[in-house]
Amino acid sequence: MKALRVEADHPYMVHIGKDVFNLFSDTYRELLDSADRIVILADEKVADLHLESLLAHLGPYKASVFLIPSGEQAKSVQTFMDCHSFLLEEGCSRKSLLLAFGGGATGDVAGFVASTFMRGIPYIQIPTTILAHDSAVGGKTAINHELGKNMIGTFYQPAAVLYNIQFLKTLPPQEVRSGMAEVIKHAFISNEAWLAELLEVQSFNELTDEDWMLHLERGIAVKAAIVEEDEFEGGVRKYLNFGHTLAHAIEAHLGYGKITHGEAVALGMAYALSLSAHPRTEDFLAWCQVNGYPLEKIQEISFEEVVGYMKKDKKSSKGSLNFVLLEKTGQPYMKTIDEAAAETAYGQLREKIGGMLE
Ligand SMILES: NC(=O)c1ccc[n+]([C@@H]2O[C@H](COP(=O)([O-])OP(=O)(O)OC[C@H]3O[C@@H](n4cnc5c(N)ncnc54)[C@H](O)[C@@H]3O)[C@@H](O)[C@H]2O)c1
Ligand SMILES: O=C(O)C(=O)C[C@@H](O)[C@H](O)[C@H](O)COP(=O)(O)O
Ligand SMILES: [Zn+2]
Repeated sequence: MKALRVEADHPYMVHIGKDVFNLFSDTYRELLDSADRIVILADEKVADLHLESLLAHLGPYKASVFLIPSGEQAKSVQTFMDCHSFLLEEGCSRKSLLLAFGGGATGDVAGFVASTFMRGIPYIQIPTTILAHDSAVGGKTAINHELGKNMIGTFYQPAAVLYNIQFLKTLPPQEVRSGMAEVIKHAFISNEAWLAELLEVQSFNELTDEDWMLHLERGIAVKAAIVEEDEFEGGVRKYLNFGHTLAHAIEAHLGYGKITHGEAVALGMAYALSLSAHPRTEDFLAWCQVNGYPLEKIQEISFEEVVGYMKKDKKSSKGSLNFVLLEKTGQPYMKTIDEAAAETAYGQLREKIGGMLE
């Protein structure tokens, strides 16, 4: 088992490995003992697959379980309110503890519920996806609004992250691909040697357990270091949004859950790399193609369909178009791009992708 401490306003540990649940009766015994109620907010699909195992590891601790819709559909006002209703009906108090059991969507809504229930109760992130190496760390919680992704939320750090990599074995290929996009994002903003290694990967099936462990640890380390420096996103934390200005616009335009977050981020990174005139742009596009990212979406979606959402991005002010670009790998910076230039670059990317897909 590996562990990493996140020195946020409220410090906590991220534990990664196959045996992290042993910590319930060890490191986290006091936290669980002191809770008057323990509630698991679980993605319904994840519960089908893995709830039994989680409950078995909780041993003597009795937990009530509330199932929430699988994936992105959970990031809604309805689910948020349903969770609050459940907590109230269960007689939860400020001394209750939440466990967020699922991928990033579950973690985001459960974290938001934890941060708002009676103005804040502790929660443990128990992530079950590759992508959640990103989402479970750093304390961004959110639900979506029709007009924009993650528009309603808080910064609220978990009490701990227990990342049991055994659960990753049941992920479908599309979710592996989605998660890998945030892994390569962490490489782009931090380290050329790691990026080169990842760009060599022609199929995610070729990665061993040891490879996954290494990449996930590296990703978490990049994220944790940035969060420690700028927890509330006044500056450098924006770099974790590499690829996200367009990604979030695509997700909102298509309808939440129609494309996975990571696949949208891959398209957004391709655009940001083009805007950066980054020497890895072609390599990245080829990597996306060989690994099955939906590049054709760039062909299908016009600039007009996404520009309004991009102007409402959280990095934006007064309707500006703001992107995280790369001076070079490992050197991100923020740039405001004029609308005409953004449209031209989008057109050029479409042409390039059109040529590749012919
Ligand atoms: N808070 C943050 O810092 C942050 C960072 C990155 C992404 N996010 C958010 O995370 C969300 C995406 O999260 P995600 O990619 O983990 O997807 P997800 O939570 O939407 O889950 C995707 C699908 O995988 C299924 N699933 C989850 N774990 C599984 C497992 N072990 N085996 C089989 N199926 C499993 C789910 O039921 C769902 O159908 C987006 O809403 C994104 O905005 C947040
Ligand atoms: O933790 C961060 O900061 C990130 O930007 C990580 C992103 O991968 C993640 O998708 C995040 O939820 C985006 O945040 P938002 O503020 O752009 O909604
Ligand atoms: Zn993301």
